[in-house]
Amino acid sequence: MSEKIAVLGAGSWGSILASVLDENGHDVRLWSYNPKQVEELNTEHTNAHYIKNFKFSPSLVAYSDLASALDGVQTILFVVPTKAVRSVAGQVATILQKTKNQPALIHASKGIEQKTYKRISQVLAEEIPAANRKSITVLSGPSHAEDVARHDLTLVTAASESLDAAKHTQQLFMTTYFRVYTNPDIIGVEIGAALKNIIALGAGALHGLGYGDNAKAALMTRGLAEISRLGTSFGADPMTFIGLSGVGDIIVTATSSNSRNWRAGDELGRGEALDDVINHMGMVIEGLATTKAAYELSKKRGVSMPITEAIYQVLYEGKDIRKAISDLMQREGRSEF
Ligand SMILES: NC(=O)C1=CN([C@@H]2O[C@H](COP(=O)(O)OP(=O)(O)OC[C@H]3O[C@@H](n4cnc5c(N)ncnc54)[C@H](OP(=O)(O)O)[C@@H]3O)[C@@H](O)[C@H]2O)C=CC1
Ligand SMILES: O=C(CO)COP(=O)(O)O
Repeated sequence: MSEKIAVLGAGSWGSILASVLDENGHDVRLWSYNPKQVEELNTEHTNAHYIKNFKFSPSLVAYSDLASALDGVQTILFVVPTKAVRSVAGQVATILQKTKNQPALIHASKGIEQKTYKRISQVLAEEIPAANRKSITVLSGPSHAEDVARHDLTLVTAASESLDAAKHTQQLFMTTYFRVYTNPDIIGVEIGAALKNIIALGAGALHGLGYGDNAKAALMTRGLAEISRLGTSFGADPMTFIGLSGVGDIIVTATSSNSRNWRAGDELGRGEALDDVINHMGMVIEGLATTKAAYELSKKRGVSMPITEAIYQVLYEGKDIRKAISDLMQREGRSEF
C-alpha cells in the first residue's frame, strides 16, 4: 500500500533510497538542510555532488522545511550521518509532539554515537518518545548507492525488535532489484553495519600500501571475528555476523572503490594526510569516528579488538601504518577460535 514517507538526509544514500521508495509508488518527501541542494533536486532533478549521472523522477519532491516534509507522514526514514542523528531526531520530536502524528521510524545510517557509544536506534528512541512514534527499524546491508542507482541487484536486511515493523519496512522497499530480508537482531545488525567501516578503512590502506589478496582476506576475516566478539558481548546473535549486515557488508565495502571508507584508507596507505583525505572526500567517512568509538568501547568492555586498536593508533596517535601492521603480525601465536 502506498504511504506518505519523509526521508531525512539527501546525501548519496538518502536520495537513492528516496528514489527507490518513489519508484515503488510512495509519496516521498526528501528533506535536506541545504536549500541549494533542495532547489537543485526540485528543478534539475539531480543531486550531482553526492550521486553522479543520475536523474531523479520529478515526482520526488525535496523540502528544506522539516515540518512541511513531516506533515502527515506515516513513516520517517533517517539517513543523515551518525553525528547528526541526535540533533535531527530532536527537531523531529518537537514537531511530532505538536502534530500528534505517530509515524514508524526507519534508519539507514551506519555508526555509533561518540562518547555515549549508543547505536542509532537507541539514539532515536531516546530523542523521540514512544508516545510520538511507532517502532524503530534499521535497514542495512551491502548496498552502495551507486549500484542501487543503476538498479544493480541489491539484498539488504530490515531489523527490528518488532517483526511487524521489520515486515512493514520490507514491504515499503522491495522491488525487482532491491530485495529485503527481515531479522529480529537489531543489536547485531547495527553493530555489524557500523564496524564494517573500520575494516573497509584497513582494507583500503592495505591496497594503498601494495599488499595483495591474502592480506585483504585475512583482514576481513579477522576483522569480522572481532566485530562479532564485540557484538555478542552486547547480546547480538552470532549468526547475524555471517549475514548481509555482517560479512555481506564487509565484502562490499572492503573490496570496492565505491566505498568512501575504502577510498579514504587507500589514500592514507598511499601516504596522504588524514585532513587532506577528509577535505577532498566531501562526503561522510563514517569509519573514522566509528574507529574511535569502537576502540574506546572495546577497552571499556574488555573485548580484544587488535585490528580496531591498530587502526585507532594510526588515525589518532600518529602511528606509522607499516609499524602497526608489523606489530599485528607479531602478536603472540594463538588459536583461531
Ligand atoms: N552511500 C552509501 O552507499 C551508503 C551510506 N550509508 C550510510 O548512510 C548514512 C548517510 O550516508 P550518505 O548519504 O552516504 O552520506 P553523504 O555524505 O553522501 O550525505 C550526507 C548528507 O547528510 C547531510 N547532513 C550532514 N549533517 C547534517 C545535519 N546536521 N543535518 C542534516 N543533514 C546533514 C549532508 O549535508 P552536507 O554534505 O551539506 O553537510 C549530506 O546531504 C551514513 O551513515 C552512511 O554510512 C549506508 C549504506 C550505503
Ligand atoms: O555502507 C556502505 C555500503 O554498504 C557504503 O559505504 P561507504 O560509506 O564506505 O561508502
